[in-house]
Amino acid sequence: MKIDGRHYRTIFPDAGGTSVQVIDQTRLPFAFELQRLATMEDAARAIRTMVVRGAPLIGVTAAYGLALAMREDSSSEGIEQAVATLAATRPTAINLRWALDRAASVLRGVPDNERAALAFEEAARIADEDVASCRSIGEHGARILSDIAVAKGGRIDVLTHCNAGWLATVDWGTALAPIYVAHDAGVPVHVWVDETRPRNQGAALTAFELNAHGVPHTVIADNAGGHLMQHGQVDLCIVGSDRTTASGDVCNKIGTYLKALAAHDTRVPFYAALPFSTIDWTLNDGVAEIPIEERDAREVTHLTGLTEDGGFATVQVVSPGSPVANPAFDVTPARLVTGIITERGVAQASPEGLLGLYPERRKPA
Ligand SMILES: CSC[C@H]1O[C@H](OP(=O)(O)O)[C@H](O)[C@@H]1O
Repeated sequence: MKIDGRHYRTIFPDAGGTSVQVIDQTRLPFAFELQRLATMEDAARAIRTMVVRGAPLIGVTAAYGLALAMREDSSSEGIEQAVATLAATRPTAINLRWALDRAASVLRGVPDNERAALAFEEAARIADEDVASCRSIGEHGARILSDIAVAKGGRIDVLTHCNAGWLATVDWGTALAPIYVAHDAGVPVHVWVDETRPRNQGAALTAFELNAHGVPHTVIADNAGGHLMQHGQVDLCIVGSDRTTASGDVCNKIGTYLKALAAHDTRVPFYAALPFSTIDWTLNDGVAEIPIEERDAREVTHLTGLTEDGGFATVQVVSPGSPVANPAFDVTPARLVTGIITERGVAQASPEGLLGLYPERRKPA
């Protein structure tokens, strides 16, 4: 999407095609900085430290990380070592493993000296497919928003959690893609933006995106969403996903489950938007089976922001010495999900609903 009128993707190869540039999302919204990834370790570090984040984007970054690794060691051992290192960076988003498996499968059957170029080509294909998938999610989801706005006879108020915008993908986003498409088509849309503690991806990244695109929005404390739903101020919720099971359970940023509970209690439709690469067809019970990343306590105990004089500062916000837990995701059971918006259309959050969109995944009788 655009920043100061200039179009960007979140990740793109350098002119020489031997390294990649990413937007450093740890510096947003107060500074726009690009970071060059020249080695596999650069890519792994960028994922670990959330310079890049968001399920589809970390998958594409991992694919480019494998390509960078092939420039260093294109042996079969080099492939396996790079896959193992990159796969270990973050455990929850299935896109990471999906992209690595796809890219590695292309490399194993070719001569070593062809692997680097082929790996860069495959990473670029995955990136381009992500853009097309997210654009399509936007089209399918925008119809839902438009129908609600017409039925309501006015502005539609959408609540979203964390950042599932173009910064979480290569372009367009997942949960925000329908909002961009509807807004650009003239549908009156307003977005309630959950700040999303502890890393504030909503307050920092979703707000940054919506500001840049001119979409009306209001940043709220995470705990305000249920109250707004009780008072009829939310017409629907749309969130992203880091891993969705074959049964329609949706794993997403911590706090999503609580929003889904409030939406269920107040009869507010609750949608998850995600591309095919986020569906884990091997799992059915998301609560029991999806690995939940536990991140550093410092993400909870400290906050980094802009000082009054325009500098960056980090402050402690938790009583010194108190133990901290920091699970980064939770799982919303399919029974709380109204529908799943994909690049192929909108499905019920159920095995049959998803198989209806992806019949090739149906197991032979
Ligand atoms: C389109 S996937 C976005 C998804 O990823 C975020 O997690 P993180 O910022 O930790 O990578 C969050 O769960 C978003 O919904």
